[in-house]
Amino acid sequence: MSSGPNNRGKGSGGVATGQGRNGKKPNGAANGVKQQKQQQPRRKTAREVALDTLVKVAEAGAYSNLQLNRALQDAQLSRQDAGLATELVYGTIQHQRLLDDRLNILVTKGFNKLTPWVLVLLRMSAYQLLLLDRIPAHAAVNEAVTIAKRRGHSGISGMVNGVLRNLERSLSELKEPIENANPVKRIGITHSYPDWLVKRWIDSYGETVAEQICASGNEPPHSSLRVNPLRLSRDKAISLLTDNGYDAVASKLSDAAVIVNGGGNLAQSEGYQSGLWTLQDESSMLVAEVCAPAPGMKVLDCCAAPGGKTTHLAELMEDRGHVFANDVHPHKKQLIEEQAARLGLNAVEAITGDALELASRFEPQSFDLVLLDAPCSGFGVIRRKPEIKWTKSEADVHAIADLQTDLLRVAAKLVKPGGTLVYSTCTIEREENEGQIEKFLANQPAYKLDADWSSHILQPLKEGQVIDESFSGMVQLLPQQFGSDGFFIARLKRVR
Ligand SMILES: C[S@@+](CC[C@H](N)C(=O)[O-])C[C@H]1O[C@@H](n2cnc3c(N)ncnc32)[C@H](O)[C@@H]1O
Repeated sequence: MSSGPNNRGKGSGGVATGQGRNGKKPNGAANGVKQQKQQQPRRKTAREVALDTLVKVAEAGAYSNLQLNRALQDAQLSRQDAGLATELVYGTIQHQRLLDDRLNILVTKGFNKLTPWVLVLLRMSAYQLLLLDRIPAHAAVNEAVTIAKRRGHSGISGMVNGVLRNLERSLSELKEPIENANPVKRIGITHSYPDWLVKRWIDSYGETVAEQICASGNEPPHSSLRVNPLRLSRDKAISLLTDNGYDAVASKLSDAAVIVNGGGNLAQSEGYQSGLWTLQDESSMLVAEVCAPAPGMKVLDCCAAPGGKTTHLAELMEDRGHVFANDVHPHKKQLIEEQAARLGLNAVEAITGDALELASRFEPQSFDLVLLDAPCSGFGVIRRKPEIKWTKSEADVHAIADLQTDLLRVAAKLVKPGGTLVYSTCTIEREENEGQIEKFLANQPAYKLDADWSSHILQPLKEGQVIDESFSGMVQLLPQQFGSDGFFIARLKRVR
């Protein structure tokens, strides 16, 4: 198994080795040929990799996780430096509002006048000073000034030095808890969320739970995998992982899940590549379990790419039956096919099309089970994509909710009488979740909520106080409850 994300085995990475064609070191003087010194390109430091990634996220709207992975692969940092770069990228985006609030007092000419990379450098350095105890303040400031000197003129490095030295001097005062009589502002600045989002969560969940949601969104996500039951048991997977240096424990939430720490990049593990497991969040795994498909069923996954839930459905069906896995983007068909092939699943058929048109593509009322894992605002996965706090708006939530309503109406046409429709999202917005189901039930008398979930799913949800006796067939998991992604799942039965 691979030892880590940075163990890419590239050796010299194309850099000249100094070997002659005959395998001997060339001796310039003896050959009578003057040797030019090879100029090695300077390797980027962890902070430079983080800074470049943050600038791309801020300027080009790149996703932090994808951009960081690419940058880490290019930079070939040590494992420790890759860890620091990762911490700086996520921490700076996660705490942006608090950092800006603190910097605002010190940047006298105003943020608008700063070049984008300078603002990002100040934020990244303020994150180290205010929130990372393990980095000495002088190291954070000196590194920032060195970068500023390399990239800008002396005026810029002087300004960076001045702002950060002032910040360093006022640290104890600036680390004081935020006082604000307005809970939206207090929570919004303390945990760095926009006011509109905090307000929605206070309205939906109350002030205490809203604050827990916000705090939990700034925690690092769990690493978890789903064991392929067609290949091995969960116990076997845990011992295999443990033997290979991972710290692996069974999930409390899902029967298929293993929580994994340490030991390196799971996507490069042999077990992943040979189809023993799939990388997936525990909450996300509950979706296929709630679907409870049986071998031989005809199943439709309306919005399926990259195929996490499709392949789970096929595994639970023992690869018998037919799972149509649809996605609107043609290039994503291959992603689903690759996942099915990796896991050795033949029951999956990937197709391309707008899910709004599926009712004209397939016979009405012809599926035993339809899953609509809908496109959504994604606020349940803020820990993995913190930039969505700053890029999404309330108007985006309304727009995606309108699409979900239309998608649900189409999906409903395809379920057989007696069949099942499961609706899920990775968000915690009531408008996209409970609100969507209430609206659906009001317009679809052939459907009712189905609370007949397997006890292995319900038990941990009860123990974790996610559901109580009033459970009606839908669940909203919040990130602070199990440390897993925020997810909503509703199971509906077509009664006629
Ligand atoms: C939440 S993701 C699905 C994740 C997937 N179920 C899994 O578990 O791997 C939503 C997917 O819906 C797709 N999508 C968005 N709009 C769609 C539409 N109108 N029709 C079909 N697919 C759509 C997106 O391309 C995206 O891959």
